[in-house]
Amino acid sequence: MTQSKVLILDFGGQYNQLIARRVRESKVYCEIKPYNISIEDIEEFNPSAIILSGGPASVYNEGAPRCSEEIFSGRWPVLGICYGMQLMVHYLGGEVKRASHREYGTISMTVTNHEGLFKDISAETEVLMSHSDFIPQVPADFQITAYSDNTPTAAIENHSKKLYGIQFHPEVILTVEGKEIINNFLFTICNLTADWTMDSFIETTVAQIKAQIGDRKAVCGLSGGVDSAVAALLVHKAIGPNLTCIFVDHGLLRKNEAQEVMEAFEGKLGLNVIKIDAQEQFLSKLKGITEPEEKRKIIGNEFVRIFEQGAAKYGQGEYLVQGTLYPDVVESGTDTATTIKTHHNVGGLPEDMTFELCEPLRNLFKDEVRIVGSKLGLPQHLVSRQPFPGPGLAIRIMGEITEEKLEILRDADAIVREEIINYDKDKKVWQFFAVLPGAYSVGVMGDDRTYQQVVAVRAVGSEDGMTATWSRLPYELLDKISKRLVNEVDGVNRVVYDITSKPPGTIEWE
Ligand SMILES: Nc1ncnc2c1ncn2[C@@H]1O[C@H](COP(=O)(O)OP(=O)(O)OP(=O)(O)O)[C@@H](O)[C@H]1O
Ligand SMILES: O=c1[nH]c(=O)c2[nH+]cn([C@@H]3O[C@H](COP(=O)(O)O)[C@@H](O)[C@H]3O)c2[nH]1
Ligand SMILES: NC(=O)CC[C@H](N)C(=O)O
Ligand SMILES: [Mg+2]
Repeated sequence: MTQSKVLILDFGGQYNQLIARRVRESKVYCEIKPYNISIEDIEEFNPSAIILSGGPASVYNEGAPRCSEEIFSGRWPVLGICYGMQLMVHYLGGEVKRASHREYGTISMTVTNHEGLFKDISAETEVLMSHSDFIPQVPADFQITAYSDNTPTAAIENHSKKLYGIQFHPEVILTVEGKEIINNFLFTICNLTADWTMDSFIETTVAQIKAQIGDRKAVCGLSGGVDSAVAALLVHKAIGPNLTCIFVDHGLLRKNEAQEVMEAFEGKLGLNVIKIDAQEQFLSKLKGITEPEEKRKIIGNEFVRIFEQGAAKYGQGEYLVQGTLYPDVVESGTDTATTIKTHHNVGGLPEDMTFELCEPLRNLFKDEVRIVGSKLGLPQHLVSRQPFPGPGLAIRIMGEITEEKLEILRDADAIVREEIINYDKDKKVWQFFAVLPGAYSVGVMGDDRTYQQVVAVRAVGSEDGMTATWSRLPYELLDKISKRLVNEVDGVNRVVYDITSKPPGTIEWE
């Protein structure tokens, strides 16, 4: 039986990741591809259904993103969301125009047809609208199935060709029955099977790795984080002792981290793990470098050079296994998404690298990886370990990296983490750490003037790192952290708390 697969075409909407998450939560596999994917590539992907995302453009403008018109021929069931619906209307002979009022926020929508997309949906249902264009004229053979005060065509369909369009965003939780509407598309309309489970992922992935690597050898970059640990376990399941894991101490790790990682992994879980000390190599390459993207690229480069040395010494690995996740790929920039930051393991790889990559988690979100980790027997404290970026403290020190700044940051970070771990017993805070913004301030300590570094405390809540909200930590906790930082860390005389969410900020400062 072939697996149900949904293709999501990306027109640049803010919530595209959420569309994919919702579909996968319903246990249907999906991938996001750029809007201009060719029909041949679509045929190769062989989707059971296609979803068109929203996007900032207007279809009637020159240069607006367009997909192949063949998508609307009836060969595949299609759900167009916002821009996606407007494009469908534009292609099939309807009309799209700028509305006199922009509509952004939740509204009450009236459903007029309760078959198909709106099966068992309330007659009046709350949905999120985010648009300034509307559809005064639907194409021939289309019916309007929902409307609101402001939007006469909130949903349309051509039932016989299985073409559906909705103006609202079903993927956000603000659309109260959004999940049910997506499920109606997947299961009532497209008859898909809910066959995407982490058990099936493990089974098919291990088989794919066996086919890819065969009896050749591989090295895995093991960081101690959940992603690379899970990648290593999957590859180990497939090729056994032909896998060597390399943990690199690049001098940018947190306090005691190298020791803790080796204690957790050396001789455990059946993995063969070695540590390579490369502090000097990294720090000398980073000397004098202040630009964040430059730092990231240098680090990505050095990682690979170390893996090559390790492979030569310990097993001539032809493959490099990395714990790359879907968000790493998307945030590093794709055809449709701009580069926010080059993740060292994606855009930061050197061009002359000879390894072939094996990245079994490349299409997964973090929470999916954690489920896979639990199923593979990874201990719970490693499954729930908070993310730590591969470039380490280098991207938490603004400006040039020096031994002195690293030492200050390690001590500060250890205090921030200790205090928040003690307070946050039920693990509501997703990630927390200290940052050295590179600012100096004047203070008074013991009646003397000081001129020292500022430490910023960062703590956020998140599901998958794609969006994040700054954590509302209690004042008492912030007060305790501030006092400890200034009293216990030499060279620090001021503490600030970062109250920026993502977007518009990012979690890390660089
Ligand atoms: N110190 C390191 N030594 C070896 N490989 C590393 C190191 N740091 C990062 N990597 C490699 O880069 C990949 C990406 O790093 P990233 O931090 O995203 O993942 P992770 O460390 O496995 O998990 P987490 O995101 O939870 O920290 C890792 O999966 C791993 O393959
Ligand atoms: O392995 C990594 N290599 C990187 O280059 C990198 N940059 C950010 N991060 C982690 O990703 C999540 C989102 O971070 P940002 O909001 O800063 O983009 C957060 O959890 C960050 O810690 C990285 N992880
Ligand atoms: N969110 C969207 O997809 C917006 C689509 C289109 N640009 C509009 O404003 O109507
Ligand atoms: Mg990490």
